[in-house]
Amino acid sequence: EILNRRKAGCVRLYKSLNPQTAKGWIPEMSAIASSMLDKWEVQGGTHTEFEIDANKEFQTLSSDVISRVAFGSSYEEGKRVFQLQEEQINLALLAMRTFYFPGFRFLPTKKNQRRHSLNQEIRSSLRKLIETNGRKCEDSKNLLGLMLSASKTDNEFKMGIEEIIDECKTFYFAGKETTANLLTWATLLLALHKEWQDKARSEVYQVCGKHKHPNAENLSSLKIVNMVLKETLRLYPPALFINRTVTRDVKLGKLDIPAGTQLNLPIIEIHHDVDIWGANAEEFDPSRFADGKSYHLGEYFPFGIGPAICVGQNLAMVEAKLALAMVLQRFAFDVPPSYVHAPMKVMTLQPQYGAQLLVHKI
Ligand code: HEM
Repeated sequence: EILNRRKAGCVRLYKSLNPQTAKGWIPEMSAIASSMLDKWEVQGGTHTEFEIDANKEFQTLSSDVISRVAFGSSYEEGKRVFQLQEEQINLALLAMRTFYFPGFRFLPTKKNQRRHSLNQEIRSSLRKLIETNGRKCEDSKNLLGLMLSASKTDNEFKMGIEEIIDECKTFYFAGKETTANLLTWATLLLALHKEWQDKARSEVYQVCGKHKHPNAENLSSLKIVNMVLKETLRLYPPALFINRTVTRDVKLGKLDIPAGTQLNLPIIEIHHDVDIWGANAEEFDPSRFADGKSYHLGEYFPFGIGPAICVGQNLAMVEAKLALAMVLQRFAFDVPPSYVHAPMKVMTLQPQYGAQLLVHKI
């Protein structure tokens, strides 16, 4: 029952998070991106070129975007939730790297107690945030508003406050890390492949000019920027794999899979498979996505497949396209000598030693 309610809730959110709604958030997103770029300029001062850690910058950007468009709040208000979730992730990663003893997680060890208190604190921070912003969100089209309106319906899919808190936790977690990683790897790839950086910048100048921000009307004309993002999602998919539990015995091709089997769909391995992508599967080549070319869902699925497909994919793509176009308009970037290319498979695909970029104001 819970799963059905959740699925119905997600389908509703997915429908309301269509490209049109995501485009409606462009003015807020471009204000956030613009203030990030203003800070880069201040940081650079009188220097012609200077270093930034792209991953850190884009984490702040995507946190701010998710706070504003999902909850109508500011990054500062949601900051505590992000900090607590980061600690939670670190504890989860630690647990993944140690032996698993059934039942151990119920023992009152220091770490288990901290896990419990983190969960409580996140829930209470979100409860407060919902109380503060809920009223002003009720009539708006942001995610909190949509969920609050679902809490008022009288049908079987009515959402309770605890369920809304659960969804908010997912949005905070799913909305920040993934989009930041996409932008990080996209800028690094463009720094390594200057010919694509030049092509993408020329397109942005042609479509938007040198000073005007992209808008809802011209964003879809940024074809090269889109191709770059799609190829980045192929080579460096932020979500490395998805898991499914088989609920009934099924025959899949030649395989008989019994109910209860855990399936792991390794997105990253499939995206690098030479049988699908050819001998140059490891190479960055955005032209694979030229002229709107699409691939079979079993070959390319950075946002997952099926009923649990990413609810935020339109939001993520609009945000990434907008931010990348705005960066290209104002800055050129190179890879500095201090950069070490070390993609690390953690929960998402992260740059182990940071993602330093040498940026030059244009
Ligand atoms: C580049 C950015 C993103 C990537 C690559 C990505 C990837 C994914 C993937 C692969 C899944 C499927 C998980 C599964 O099938 O088990 C997923 C689910 C989900 N994503 Fe994203 N995501 C991104 C951005 C976002 C954003 C910005 C949001 C928030 C608005 C979001 C919210 C969600 C939610 C709520 C689900 C769970 C859907 C459900 O359980 O039905 N994602 N995402």
